[in-house]
Amino acid sequence: MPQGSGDKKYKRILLKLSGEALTGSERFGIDPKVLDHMALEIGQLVGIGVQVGLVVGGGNLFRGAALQAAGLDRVTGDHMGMLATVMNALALRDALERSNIATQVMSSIPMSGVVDHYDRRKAIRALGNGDVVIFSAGTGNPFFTTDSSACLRGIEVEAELVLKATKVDGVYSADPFKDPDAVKYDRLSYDEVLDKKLEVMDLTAICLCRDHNMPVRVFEMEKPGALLNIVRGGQDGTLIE
Ligand SMILES: Nc1ncnc2c1ncn2[C@@H]1O[C@H](COP(=O)(O)OP(=O)(O)OP(=O)(O)O)[C@@H](O)[C@H]1O
Ligand SMILES: O=c1ccn([C@@H]2O[C@H](COP(=O)(O)O)[C@@H](O)[C@H]2O)c(=O)[nH]1
Repeated sequence: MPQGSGDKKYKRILLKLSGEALTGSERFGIDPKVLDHMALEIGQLVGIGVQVGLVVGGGNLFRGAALQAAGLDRVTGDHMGMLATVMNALALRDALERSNIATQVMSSIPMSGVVDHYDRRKAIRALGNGDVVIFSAGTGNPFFTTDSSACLRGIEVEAELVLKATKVDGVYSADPFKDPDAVKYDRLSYDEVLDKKLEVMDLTAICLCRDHNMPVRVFEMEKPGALLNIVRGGQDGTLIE
């Protein structure tokens, strides 16, 4: 693959990976094949000089809302969800480093001896040096999701685009898994997503991006080459701006 700056549209991106997607063909937890696939796709970006910040969800392990529905205290459940994202971040770092991609994990919740505490200036420096930086433990606060932490960190580190990798190939008029007649959008404004209450991404995250002019592209992670195509200016998925 050609190296250099001429073949990419974005210099720095924030990629949000679905935690649920990590389960792959396993019944619970993390499928190593999915991790390896993600590492391969991310490695292609690093290979053309794109600076990559990552946020991975925790839906394969714990979600606060689901734990609350099962009887746990909501804040305790959200803490468990945030810790789940740290476990996923460690697994992802392992896969990236096995592919010789220098990677740092930062956590919004201090976890001395396990991962570094989040520090914006250190993160920007590491990205500038070409390291992949995984931002874990969400925002550090309950009642949020990793969609919001991805947009927050993306804005903080001055990424040019937030990419939400998911199981569907874009934003539809309704959840395509539930409504076979759902129609895909190529482009949407933030206000259209909010007004139509399109649930592909949490609405707090969309508001944050709207207020800070951060474009978001929703695309299908399993589609080979889609990620690389997007950073080169391709139109896969749906652009929200
Ligand atoms: N209007 C819509 N367009 C597309 N997908 C939608 C829509 N409404 C709901 N969805 C659903 O949202 C899902 C995307 O959420 P996804 O599981 O990727 O994110 P998440 O819940 O943030 O991730 P995690 O697994 O990390 O918690 C899609 O798989 C799809 O089923
Ligand atoms: O800022 C945050 C981010 C996440 N959480 C909790 O973690 C889980 C897992 O994240 P997903 O985005 O759902 O994958 C989430 O459901 C919350 O319970 C949080 O509290 N604060």
